[in-house]
Amino acid sequence: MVSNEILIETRNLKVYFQKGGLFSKKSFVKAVDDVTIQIRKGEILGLVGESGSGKTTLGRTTIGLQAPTSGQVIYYDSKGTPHEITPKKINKDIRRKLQMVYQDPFSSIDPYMKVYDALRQPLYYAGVKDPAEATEIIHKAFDEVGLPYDLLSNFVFQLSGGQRQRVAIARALMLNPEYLVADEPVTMLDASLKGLIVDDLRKINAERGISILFITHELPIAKVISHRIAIMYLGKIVEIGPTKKVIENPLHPYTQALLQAYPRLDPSLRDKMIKVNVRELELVVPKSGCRFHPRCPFVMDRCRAEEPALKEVEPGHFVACYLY
Ligand SMILES: Nc1ncnc2c1ncn2[C@@H]1O[C@H](COP(=O)(O)OP(=O)(O)OP(=O)(O)O)[C@@H](O)[C@H]1O
Repeated sequence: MVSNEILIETRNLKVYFQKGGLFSKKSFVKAVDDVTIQIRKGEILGLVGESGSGKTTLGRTTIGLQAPTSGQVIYYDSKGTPHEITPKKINKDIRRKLQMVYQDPFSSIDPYMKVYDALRQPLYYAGVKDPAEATEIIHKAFDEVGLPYDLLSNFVFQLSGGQRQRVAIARALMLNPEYLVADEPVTMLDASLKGLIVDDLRKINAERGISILFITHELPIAKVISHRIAIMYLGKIVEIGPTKKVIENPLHPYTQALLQAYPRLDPSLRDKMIKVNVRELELVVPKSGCRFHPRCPFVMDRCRAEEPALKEVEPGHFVACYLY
């Protein structure tokens, strides 16, 4: 059940990375550029956009793995008390409640460890010193993701891709999180496995009420798993709303272009689609105006001059576009 209570909020969040060095001109990559979003308790928010749009950076910043350049990330505890999240300010208890599952679990789990040890270690650091208690927690997490206990004695590298991703999810679950950033967790898996892992995450969300930021570049996957969808383009959220509304009534030309890549998602939309080749042009933030304007077939003078803010067009459905 999605509650109206907010669990994680970003307020005018900016994360800029410096490019260039001693001998070249310095510039900034505005990976996240003034993002204000709320993730509610029990909600799955799909975060969709092309590669380089800032999804991973936004996700990492919401769990305190990346420092904001400006703005804030706020976590609300069970009493509704706000806590600011930054790599320096986050305390150990909150740290445990905010977990991440990566696209490639090999990047986060040592392949030469026994599966049991890979799970035991984070539990130990989280204060679970008793081996019997640790085993019980690990078994419970394995039950939830449908893995047999005998895999615990294998090395991580012996696991299949799907098993590895499930171990990564089990590892995040063991710590009893309230919030999970799932960063393209099914991108590297084949189609049949994708569905199974998505089902696991949905079940975990429904049964445990864990909020999930589900990062993906594939709208069809966001459609099946998310309660709401946020569309990110070059560091900005350009559209956000309930999944049905975003998919059936896409407002932003960029969302329409993304949907165009999946005509089967809703064939009735095909005639409405605009023609934008989303892969053709280099993704560069223009000096002024809406950052999508160089690719937008509906561009107007105003779009070149000032950046549109998110506007509520129908209940809960916001878009940053002067067409509305
Ligand atoms: N640590 C870093 N240092 C410098 N630039 C970075 C860093 N992390 C990300 N970037 C840049 O920030 C931008 C956004 O990257 P990010 O990985 O957040 O996007 P993404 O939407 O998750 O893309 P992908 O799906 O390819 O991971 C990119 O231009 C990337 O090169």
